[in-house]
Amino acid sequence: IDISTNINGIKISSCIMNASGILCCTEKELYNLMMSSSGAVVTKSCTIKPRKGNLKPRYFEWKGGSINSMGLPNLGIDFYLNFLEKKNSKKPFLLSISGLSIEENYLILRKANISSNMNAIELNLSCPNLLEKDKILGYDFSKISDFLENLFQFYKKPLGVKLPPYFEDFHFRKMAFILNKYPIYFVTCINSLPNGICIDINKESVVIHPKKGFGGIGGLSIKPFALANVRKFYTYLRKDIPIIGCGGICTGKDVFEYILCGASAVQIGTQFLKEGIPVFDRLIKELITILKNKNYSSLNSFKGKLNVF
Ligand SMILES: O=C(O)c1[nH]c(=O)[nH]c(=O)c1I
Repeated sequence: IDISTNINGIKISSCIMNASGILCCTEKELYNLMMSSSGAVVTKSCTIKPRKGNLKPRYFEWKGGSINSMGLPNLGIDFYLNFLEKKNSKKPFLLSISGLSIEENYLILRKANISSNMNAIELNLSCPNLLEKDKILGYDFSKISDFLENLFQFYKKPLGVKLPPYFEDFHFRKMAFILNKYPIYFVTCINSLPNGICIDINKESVVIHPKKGFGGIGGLSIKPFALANVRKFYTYLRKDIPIIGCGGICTGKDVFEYILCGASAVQIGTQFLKEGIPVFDRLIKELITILKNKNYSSLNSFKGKLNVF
C-alpha cells in the first residue's frame, strides 16, 4: 500500500505531515519532526525578526478542538534559513512565512530566494491573530492579486499558499481565478476559522487573553468547512495545482475523506499538539487499514473521486 504523494515534483514519503504553527518553532521541535514519521516538516510561520507573540493565555483546548491567538511567535527568518542550511535530512521542508505587511513578505522572500535547502515556501495568507493588522490578507482579493503579480516577477522558486476558509462560491471562484494565473506550487486549505470565542462558565469569562478572547478555531469542529474548501478548490483550481488539506484531522478516516475530496496530502494541527509525534504513526496505520479494506493500492485509486448523488 503506497501512501506517498508527489507535490509538483516534491516526493513526500507519507501524505501526512504537521501543520504550520504546531510544535515546529524551535530547533528541538524541528529536529523531532525531521526524525518522525511526518512526511514533511512545515515550519512555524516566520517574520523578519524574532517575535514573542501575544500575551498568555493564548491557546486553549476543548474536546471540540482548539482556540489560539498566538500572535505569530517565531525565531525569525534567519534562524529557519540557518536550520535548513545545516540540516542533513532528505525529508522535504516547507518554510512557512507570514510577514506583517506585503513589504515584509518581500524582504523575507528575498532572503529565502538565496537559500537552496528548502523544498518550497508556504506563504501564509491567513493568520487571523495579528493585533498589528485588522485584515486577513486572504480576504482582500485585490491586495492579493497585486501582491502575487509583483511577487512572481522576482520569486522563481517553489511557493505554495496557505489560505483562510472561504464560505461563498463566488469567493472560491474569485480566489481560484487569481491563483490560476500564477505558477502556484500547492494550496493548503485551511487555516483556523478566524475569531471564534470559547467561554469558561465558572469564571464567566473568555479563555484566552489576546483580542478580548477572540482567536482562530482549529480541530474537529472545523473539519466540514475544511473539507468543503478542499473540494471547492479541487474543482476550480488548475489541475496541476495540488491541494494540501488541513483542519480537524483526528483519525485515518479523516485523512481518507480529505483525499476523497481531492487533497494530495494533509496537515495535522490541533491533534498533533494533543497527541504529539506518535500521531503520525497512528494516522498512517489507520489510513493503510482503510485502504487495505477497500482494496486501494495508492492515493490515486480514489483521490478526488467523491460521489455526489
Ligand atoms: O497566531 C498565530 O501565530 C497563528 N494562528 C493561527 O491559527 N494561524 C496562523 O496562521 C497563525 I501566524
